[in-house]
Amino acid sequence: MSKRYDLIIRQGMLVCPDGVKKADVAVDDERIVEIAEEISGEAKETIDASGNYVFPGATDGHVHFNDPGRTEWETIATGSNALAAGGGVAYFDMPLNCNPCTLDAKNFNNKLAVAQRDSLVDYGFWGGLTPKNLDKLEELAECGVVGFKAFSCFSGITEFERMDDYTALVGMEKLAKLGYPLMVHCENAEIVSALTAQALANNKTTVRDYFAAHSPITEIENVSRMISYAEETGCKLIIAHVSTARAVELVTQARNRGVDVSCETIGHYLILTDDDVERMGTVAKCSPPIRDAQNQTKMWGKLFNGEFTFISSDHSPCDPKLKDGEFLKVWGGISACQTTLSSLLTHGYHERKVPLADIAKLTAQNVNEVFKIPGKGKIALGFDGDFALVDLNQEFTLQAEDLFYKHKASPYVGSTFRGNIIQTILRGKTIFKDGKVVSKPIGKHLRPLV
Ligand SMILES: NC(=O)NC(NC(N)=O)C(=O)[O-]
Ligand SMILES: [Zn+2]
Ligand SMILES: [Zn+2]
Repeated sequence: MSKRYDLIIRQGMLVCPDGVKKADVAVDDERIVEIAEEISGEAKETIDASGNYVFPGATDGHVHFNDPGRTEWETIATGSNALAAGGGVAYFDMPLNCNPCTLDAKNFNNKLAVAQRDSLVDYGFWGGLTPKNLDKLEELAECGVVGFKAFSCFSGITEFERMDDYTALVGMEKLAKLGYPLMVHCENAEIVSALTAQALANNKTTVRDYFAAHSPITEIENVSRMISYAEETGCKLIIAHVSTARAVELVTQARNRGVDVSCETIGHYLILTDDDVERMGTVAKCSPPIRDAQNQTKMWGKLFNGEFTFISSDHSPCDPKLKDGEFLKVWGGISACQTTLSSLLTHGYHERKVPLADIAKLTAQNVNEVFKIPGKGKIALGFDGDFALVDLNQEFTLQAEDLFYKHKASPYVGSTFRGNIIQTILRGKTIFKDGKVVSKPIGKHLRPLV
């Protein structure tokens, strides 16, 4: 008797770690159980994917859904819906800008309760590291955080204090012992705050003034210093949203001499330039800022060299009122968690011939491997049945009303993409199809195997 599976996706172009192949894939009890040119068994549900590509569902390693506490900016419900619309099946939520921040077990559990109720897709949580919670790292580790996040400079949120040098050194010593990675937002606090104060005092608040206050050296200097602490302590270090090719070079050199350091970049550093930001205005303000076209070209070179470990969205929305004003003064953060995969297909695959298997690694596999999340991130036997079905040649122009974010604002509204996500499947269940969320929240908590 032939087998009866929960789901078979037939004749799609599967984007597997070793390349793209036309095959059937079967899911039973949430996991991938068979991959073959033609699967003979039957299934409760069959999807004909002929003509389409089947990617592993994406995991976004860096989002700010701001829930609980700043739900007027975004929520776990709206953020996770947006993620699914972009082919996402999981995210790791930052310890800020929720309120209270995730700095101890109590507030971890508060957030967990919201996600258990509201998250469409699977979720992991970052814990924070600040001068105030060096004694809470162990309890956060026990809660199941994926890693710890710290800011070298002002975080934008007064409750989430910046990590001074003492906290960096002692924090990394502690995390090395616990076996957890530290991700750092690297910008030199003294230079950025002095230049910002000076600019404000002189009423210089334009986009170019903002760029000048956050110049490339502020990132490069701080990356190099964080690497020194990691080298000294043996702590696993991940540089957050690296924006300059020179900082990436420092990471690669350190890794080559044996330091456990890697870096994440964000779609917008590969896709937008400083001139775009000037044209678009505050909707495209983030920190570190988006750099010039020359740097961007080098960043693509770094991607081709395999120097980025994973690509996230750094989805950091806010109430639109906080984007209204002089560039230097408004909230820094870009809404982007719905468009990462389509952006990389458009600007990576179609424009620059980045192999699809590399895009799958950067958006799904590597991030789960770095954080030791078992059974997620690739199309392989035993892994979760997580897929993004993509019409690779379908073009669409993003409209504000297509966005599932709480606030329909993003620098990508009006942009034309090539590569449309037509269906997203989480552990064998369709959660998004043809422009609509089609499931209630079914996300579950992802804990690392540390
Ligand atoms: N408080 C934030 O959300 N900050 C974020 N803001 C950005 N990237 O502009 C970040 O990740 O640094
Ligand atoms: Zn940051
Ligand atoms: Zn962020």
